[in-house]
Amino acid sequence: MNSDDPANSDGVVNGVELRDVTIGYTRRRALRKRGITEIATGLDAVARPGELTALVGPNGAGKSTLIRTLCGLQPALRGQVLIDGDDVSSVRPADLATRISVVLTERIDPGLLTVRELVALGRTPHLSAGARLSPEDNAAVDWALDAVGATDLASRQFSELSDGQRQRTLTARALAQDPSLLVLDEPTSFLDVPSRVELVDVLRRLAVEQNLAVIMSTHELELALRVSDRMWLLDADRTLTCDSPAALAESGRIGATFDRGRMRFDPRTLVFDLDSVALDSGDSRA
Ligand SMILES: Nc1ncnc2c1ncn2[C@@H]1O[C@H](COP(=O)(O)OP(=O)(O)OP(=O)(O)O)[C@@H](O)[C@H]1O
Repeated sequence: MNSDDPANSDGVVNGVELRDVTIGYTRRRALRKRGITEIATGLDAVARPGELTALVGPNGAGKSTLIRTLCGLQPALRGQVLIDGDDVSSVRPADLATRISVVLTERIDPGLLTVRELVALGRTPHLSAGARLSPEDNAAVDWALDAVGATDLASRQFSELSDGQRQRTLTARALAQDPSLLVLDEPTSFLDVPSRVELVDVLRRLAVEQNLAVIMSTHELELALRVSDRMWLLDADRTLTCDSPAALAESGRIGATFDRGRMRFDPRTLVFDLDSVALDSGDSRA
């Protein structure tokens, strides 16, 4: 963890804090025995309000498992996930829904709902039973649609949208929820290159303007290195390193995790390139 991570006078870190967390799965087996699969242990990290934090790592490292754990969708096997100092496991689900918005990769089928109606569902945690949307709720929906550039989609049926338009809509729904933490699992995966850059730019701007903690997992490593304020690198050994993109790049951890064959990460340019020395000499380091 960075030494500059602030805590208030009570020692509470605003945003998300992982304290010695173990993530993994518990499966019921015959004769009441439980099978426990630990994916990663001893995870420590923070994600602050006002910052975009990018969670990166190779396939199968455990990013989605970590995302689900920090949102309270599955329990940590050990340790604590704290949101503004509160342990996620002890917050009532209804309260958690007003504090954390999640956009997962699973496809959803909302039937005949329009984009606006789907985004309006983001207000549900703030409504009392049976209550209708207030003018403030409608304003929050309008704002969320506008924030992701989806106002012109409002009356379209969600099921008729392209993948990229769906991604924008689901992000708007998460924003309409008015959380203090926004978590997105691979939000750029269906988008073309300009849309990826645009969405990540929107997320970064929202983090600052709304003082939101935004955490997104992504395989867009070069983009994440350029635009994120902080990175969580979960490597193939399931070690989590939390630091600034520049510090991670300079430390060699990015290269150590992602270099393959002749593809080498260049910490000066923050891009992957073919290793010219290896090419010239015919060296085929793998
Ligand atoms: N329900 C489950 N029960 C047991 N193990 C699981 C379960 N879901 C995932 N895993 C395992 O957990 C490990 C991490 O998977 P996870 O999906 O979190 O990785 P990831 O970093 O998100 O991968 P990718 O980049 O490929 O999406 C993998 O070995 C996977 O097989």
